Amino acid sequence: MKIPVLDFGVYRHGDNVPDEKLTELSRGLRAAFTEIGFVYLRNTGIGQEEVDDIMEISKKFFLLPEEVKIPLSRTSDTYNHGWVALETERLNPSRPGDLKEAFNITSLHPDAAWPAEDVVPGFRKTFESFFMRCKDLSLRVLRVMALSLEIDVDIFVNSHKSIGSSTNGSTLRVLYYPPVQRAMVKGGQLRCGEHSDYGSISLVFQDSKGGLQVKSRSGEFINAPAIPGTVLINIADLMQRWTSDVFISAKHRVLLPPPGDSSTRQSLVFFAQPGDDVTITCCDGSNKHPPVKTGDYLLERFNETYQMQGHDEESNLALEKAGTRATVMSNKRQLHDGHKQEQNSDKKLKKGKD
Ligand SMILES: O=C(O)CCC(=O)C(=O)O
Ligand SMILES: [Fe+2]
Repeated sequence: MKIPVLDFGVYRHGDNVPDEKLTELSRGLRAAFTEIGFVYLRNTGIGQEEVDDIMEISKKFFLLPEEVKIPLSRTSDTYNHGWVALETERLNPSRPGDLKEAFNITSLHPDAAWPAEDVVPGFRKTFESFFMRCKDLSLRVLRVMALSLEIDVDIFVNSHKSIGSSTNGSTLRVLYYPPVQRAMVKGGQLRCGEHSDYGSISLVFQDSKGGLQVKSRSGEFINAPAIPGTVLINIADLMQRWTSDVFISAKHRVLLPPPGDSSTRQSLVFFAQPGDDVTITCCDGSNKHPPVKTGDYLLERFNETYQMQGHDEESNLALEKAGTRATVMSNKRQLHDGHKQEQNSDKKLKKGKD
């Protein structure tokens, strides 16, 4: 099984593309999202040079000394915005901390801290503008997705219009995976533990090395290489729920490089989410999952993550093997909403969702 590559060119320009022109695209999208949960789109309007530029600027940031990055650290009261140090997050809580660093941009709130302009020239401007480019593409993809399900074509779009405001948790995250020193690697440690994403859809951009792997329905991991000029898009957990499990939120991971390979890796992910006050009801009218307010759903996910902390490694792994929802949920909360990192207190967690 391979992840399909679709041409998004028909919807590259302008918002007023008639639905009938999107039929072929919507069929392709539906097949991809029901069969594997991932798709590559080419001709989205986001060019490879744009992605290369942003990777270059972000690398300058990641290579700064820690004392410059520490004051920019993400805290639970800053809209999940900021720097996340190496091994701080565990996308799969049954594993040691992921061997990656990240910088999150959760909203374009004026109080959010950014690297100083003279330290990393162009960082803020480039990221703010890329955030909006990702919002724009997400809204288009969401429209085609609704079309493919033959439901109200604006249902997803209207729920995501607040992206970029403080009432919406959508996040642009840039990731840096430093060279791996095998002697230092802990048992079971990965660059990015297997997990499913939390929100609606995620837009993934990898550097030329690729490295992402996606779990197929049959349970095997398949490679999702970098394909220049494309955007890799995947369904996340809330969208799976919204679509009554028609669209699949597939697990994915990044393994360690082979021994002796001391290369770095970079990626960018835009996690699109509905506004916090949006109530998600199964879009087919069924009761497969009860209606839930996005903000409450986030909190519930957080609480489950918190409870999971009480489990020892062995029982957590057993639950993971059994494929329990709680474990999947805990993975998600921990990484993408950042409402909990290991060291967070209960109090911090409770006020984590703004
Ligand atoms: O680094 C990547 O390619 C993927 C990262 C990822 O899946 C995530 O942050 O959710
Ligand atoms: Fe992910």
